[in-house]
Amino acid sequence: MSRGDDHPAPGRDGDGRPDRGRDDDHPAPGRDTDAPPLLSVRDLRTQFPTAEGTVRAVDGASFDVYPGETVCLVGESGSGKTVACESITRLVDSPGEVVDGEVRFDDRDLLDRSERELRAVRGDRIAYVFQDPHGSLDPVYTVGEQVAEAVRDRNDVGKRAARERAVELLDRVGLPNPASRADDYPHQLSGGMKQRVAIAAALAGDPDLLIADEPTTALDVTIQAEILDLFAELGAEEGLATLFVTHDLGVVAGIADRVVVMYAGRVMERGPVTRVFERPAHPYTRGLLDSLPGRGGERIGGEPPEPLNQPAGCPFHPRCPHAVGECRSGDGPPLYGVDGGGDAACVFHDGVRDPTVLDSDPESNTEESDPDPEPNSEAEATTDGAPRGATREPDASASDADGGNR
Ligand SMILES: Nc1ncnc2c1ncn2[C@@H]1O[C@H](COP(=O)(O)OP(=O)(O)OP(=O)(O)O)[C@@H](O)[C@H]1O
Ligand code: NI
Repeated sequence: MSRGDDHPAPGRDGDGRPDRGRDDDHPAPGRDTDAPPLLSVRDLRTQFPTAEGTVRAVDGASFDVYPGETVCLVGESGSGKTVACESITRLVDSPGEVVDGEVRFDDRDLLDRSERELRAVRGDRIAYVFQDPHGSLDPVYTVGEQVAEAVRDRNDVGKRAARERAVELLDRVGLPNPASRADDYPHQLSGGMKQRVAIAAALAGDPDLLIADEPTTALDVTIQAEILDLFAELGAEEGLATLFVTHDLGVVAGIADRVVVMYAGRVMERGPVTRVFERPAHPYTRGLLDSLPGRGGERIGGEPPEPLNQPAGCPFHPRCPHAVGECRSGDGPPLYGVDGGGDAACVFHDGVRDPTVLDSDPESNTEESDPDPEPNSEAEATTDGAPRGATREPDASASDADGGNR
């Protein structure tokens, strides 16, 4: 454990620069650029005390979601995506606790709200859809009853009106023959249909923000694509903002307006999806993109750090082929603005160093853990991150987004 628990990590992740009240990203195309963010997460820290020490599951993350946009939270397993989502409405399992930060929603800090107030926000303004549709439905009630129940929880309506609204919602999410299917029990429906029902229940309170945590991961590949289409449709037609968790960058290419890349509880990079795919500014993002099928690259070598044994400096440095001395100490780099929108927590972000260093500087590659000993070779340029400024092909992965990458 090289990072002590009392380590305040000042200046990281937006703290160290003037707070402009937004996460510095350029707006997604078509978004109302004047609208304030719907959700604004600032320097969020969520920890789990354990017998062995404190797990810093989310360690100073900041990001925004604007009205009507889809923001994808990506990163390898254990990077803190789920805990970050749960922290937004303080759903984190005990003994986990949000220890610091701000979660502004409608310009009020949700972290200051009472549990009772939060319950009203949850489901009503902010709804969740989880990975396992089966777990979110009760086996002993029909799906119509469950969606109607969600409607009644959040609206002052009678039973009959709730049932009618439930059937409308089931229709809205693409359940075939919703009026008769409403009388089915969950076990009578396929996984994809159950996920549609869970989404219908989430829509019952007419939320402004949907938080979807790997909502397609448990589904068959073809069904995943259908559910992703449904999310895209809900965003476009209902103006619903979505915070969408996935570790599948193919999915991101298909649905995101903006991307937030997490690693070891921190934000490594944020930005508009096209910029991030075309010119990833963080070696971690680049590694994730290169490991997409069809990119010809390889999986990032090594493993994410142990939760209780985070390295000093940039948490990615032990796996980073470009790490230099300053990456290995201190609190890790703050987020630096990147041309084309967004920012990256890397000393080699655009503009600070010669960007070609990422692909050609042999001095940056002297560490013994370097997985690519030939930094200047031609092969390096194609397998270890495209040269800076080279155009990547988000479309290639977008077409894979419908399930080819799982
Ligand atoms: N109840 C808990 N007690 C201790 N540590 C926990 C607990 N829940 C989560 N963590 C830790 O918090 C960190 C973040 O976990 P989280 O589930 O948010 O990751 P994730 O990015 O959602 O991963 P995945 O892609 O596997 O869902 C991990 O190191 C995990 O071990
Ligand atoms: Ni998760």
